[in-house]
Parts: sequence; structure tokens; C-alpha cells
Amino acid sequence: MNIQRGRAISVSSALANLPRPNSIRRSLSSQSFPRSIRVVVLGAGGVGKTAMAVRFVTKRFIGDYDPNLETIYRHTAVVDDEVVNFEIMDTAGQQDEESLALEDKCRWGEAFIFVYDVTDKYSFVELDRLKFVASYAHSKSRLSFTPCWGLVGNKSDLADHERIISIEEGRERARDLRCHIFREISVKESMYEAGEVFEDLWREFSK
Ligand SMILES: Nc1nc2c(ncn2[C@@H]2O[C@H](COP(=O)(O)OP(=O)(O)OP(=O)(O)O)[C@@H](O)[C@H]2O)c(=O)[nH]1
Repeated sequence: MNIQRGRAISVSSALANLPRPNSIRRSLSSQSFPRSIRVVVLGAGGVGKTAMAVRFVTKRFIGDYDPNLETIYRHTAVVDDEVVNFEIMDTAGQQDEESLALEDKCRWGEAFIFVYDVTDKYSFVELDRLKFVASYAHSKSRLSFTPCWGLVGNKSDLADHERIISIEEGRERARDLRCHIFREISVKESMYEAGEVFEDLWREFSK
């Protein structure tokens, strides 16, 4: 895949360089300029995690991706007149993954986006487990801040004929999971909705 505007690095090299506790990292990142945010994108296989990250970074929708691709994208964007460095960890579908490995990835993050597919019940059910693992990883590392949580229902372009999860169910699940933001989007049809998710997450994070 050719990522034109963002820079991509491997997840393993990023995890190998976990240098200091997140609590320190967050306070440092909020003092340096431009400020930065580390976002982990989680969800069942095929929900559109890679498509969402790539849409934000390149504005392009690329039909198919290597399902095993795990990458950290670096992207600079202007949010409310402020330059922000986004680091986005795009994880591969986690259903077969040992939770220890997933925990490591969650420890890296300061904010999390859980993605489901509005036409796929399994991806909706899987959210509970992913939120549990992410919360557990965070609590175990005894960090002093509450991470930002976002919930995204993707593939709304298919909703007319194939929708299984209603927007009300999505909203309710966002409340249950204590997510700060909830959006239904179509990464495929909209050039901007994916980016708006990351921007909203930044607004929450920087409050
Ligand atoms: N109709 C529709 N298809 C989408 C949308 N977003 C992604 N897709 C498609 O869904 C499939 C899976 O997308 P990916 O981005 O690879 O999903 P993923 O969650 O990263 O999948 P894994 O890497 O297996 O975890 C691809 O065929 C995409 O083209 C969308 O908004 N609408």
C-alpha cells in the first residue's frame, strides 16, 4: 500500500520502544508542540479499521487491504486551528489474538476507537471483549488519566438493505461502554467522516 501523506511504521517496532509510562507520556505530549495523540483502532476483522485510518491519512478509499497488516500511521492534521500529530495504531482483526498481545498494544494508546460494522452482529458483540481488554490493560498500568474512548459504526452505506445494528443500539452501546464519542460513518462513501472521528477524539483528549 502506498501511503502518500502519512508515515507508516510497524507495530512491533513501536512496542519495542515503549519508553516510559503513559502517564508521563501524556503530560509530555501535552507540553510539546505540536501536541500529539496515540490512537489505537480496535475491532473485529473486516469492519474497516485499515480503511478508516488510511482514509484519514490519505483521503483515499482503497478497496482491499492485507488482513494481517498492522501499522502505525503518523499523520499531522489541523484541528480547530491547532496542529496535531496523530499516531494511529491499526491492529489486525483481534478475534484470534492472544489477549496478552492485545494488552501490549492497548498500553501504547492514549485514546481508543472501537469499530463495528453495522451489517455484522458479531462485530457488535465483540466490542464488549475489546473494551474489557483495553480497560484492563489501562488499569493494570496504573495510569493517572482516563483514556478517551470512541465508538464507530462503519459501512453505513450498506444500511438501507443490510443493516443489523440500529443507530439507537449503537448509541446505547456507546453509553454502556462509556465512550466519549459515537458516530456512524461510511469510510467508503465519505471522504471526511473518518477524519471527523479522529478530530472529535482529539477534542475530547485535549479538554
Ligand atoms: N461497503 C463498505 N465497505 C467498506 C467500508 N469500509 C471498509 N470496507 C470494506 O471492508 C473490507 C475490510 O476493510 P478493512 O479496512 O481491511 O477492515 P479491517 O477491519 O482493517 O480488517 P482486518 O485487517 O481483517 O482486521 C474491505 O473490503 C473494505 O473495502 C465502508 O464504509 N463501506
